[in-house]
Amino acid sequence: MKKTIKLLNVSKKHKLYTSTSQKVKDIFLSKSYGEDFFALKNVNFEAYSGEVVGLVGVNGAGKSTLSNIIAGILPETSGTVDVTGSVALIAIASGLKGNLTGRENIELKCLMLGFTKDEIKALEPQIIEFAELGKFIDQPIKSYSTGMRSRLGFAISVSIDPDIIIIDEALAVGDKAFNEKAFNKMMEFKEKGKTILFVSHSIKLMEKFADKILWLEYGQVKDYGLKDEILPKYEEFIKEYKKMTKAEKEKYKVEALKQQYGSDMFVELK
Ligand SMILES: Nc1ncnc2c1ncn2[C@@H]1O[C@H](COP(=O)(O)OP(=O)(O)OP(=O)(O)O)[C@@H](O)[C@H]1O
Repeated sequence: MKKTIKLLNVSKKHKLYTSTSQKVKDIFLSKSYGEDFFALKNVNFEAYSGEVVGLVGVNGAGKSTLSNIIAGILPETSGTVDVTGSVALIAIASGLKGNLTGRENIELKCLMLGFTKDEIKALEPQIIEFAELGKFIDQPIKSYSTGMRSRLGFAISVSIDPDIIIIDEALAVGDKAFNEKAFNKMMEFKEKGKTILFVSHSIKLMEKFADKILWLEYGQVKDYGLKDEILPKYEEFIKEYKKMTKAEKEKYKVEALKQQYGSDMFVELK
């Protein structure tokens, strides 16, 4: 199997500001204002062709940040991101323009990906058919439901035949029949040796779909390995986590962040 994704010590740092003036000062003055916040900290991760990797973790774990970095949408702050092949990211809000029709969005997205007008004309019917949008394809997509947008985004992404496909919760909004069709398509991709990253809060979907599980916790890799080894541990954790009160969850987060930053650093940041 060919290695398609290799991340070495990848971090993503954001600045957290308590006011707009702090942000303005940070831009114009050399002194640094605001606090550093790591959405990802020293993440190491590899994936191979033909693998479906499920990305799990509670809200704020860094799943979308990691997906966007692998897709090349978000730059990493430090570390090395090595991605071999073309990547398609399917997320609920991914890059479709509300004022344009479904058809125009297909054309725009394909043009941006470097397809010629003739290639787009040839792809268009299969995208429209897969998205099941019928006559709505010539309506502005701001009139679409979330499910319709998600179907269109999914149909475009699979039709361009990427080497790596990242699905970020996009299948959580479709109807059952479409989801089934989407899963079959994903399985077809897996057979063809593509790499699939799959972000979801659903244990059931992970059970059905993933080969491996990457468990993120507040920006760091908590565990990574074969589904049968990692998923039961994650399921156990989530059961307990869901029982926690808001205060207990906050305490859990602080402990995790303390480990991430080191206790001294964490006190200073607070
Ligand atoms: N632009 C930003 N500025 C500051 N913090 C950010 C920014 N983008 C993300 N974050 C923070 O980074 C952390 C990771 O966010 P991310 O969206 O990657 O998590 P997630 O695991 O995808 O969460 P969810 O399951 O809720 O979608 C969160 O604490 C989030 O608030």
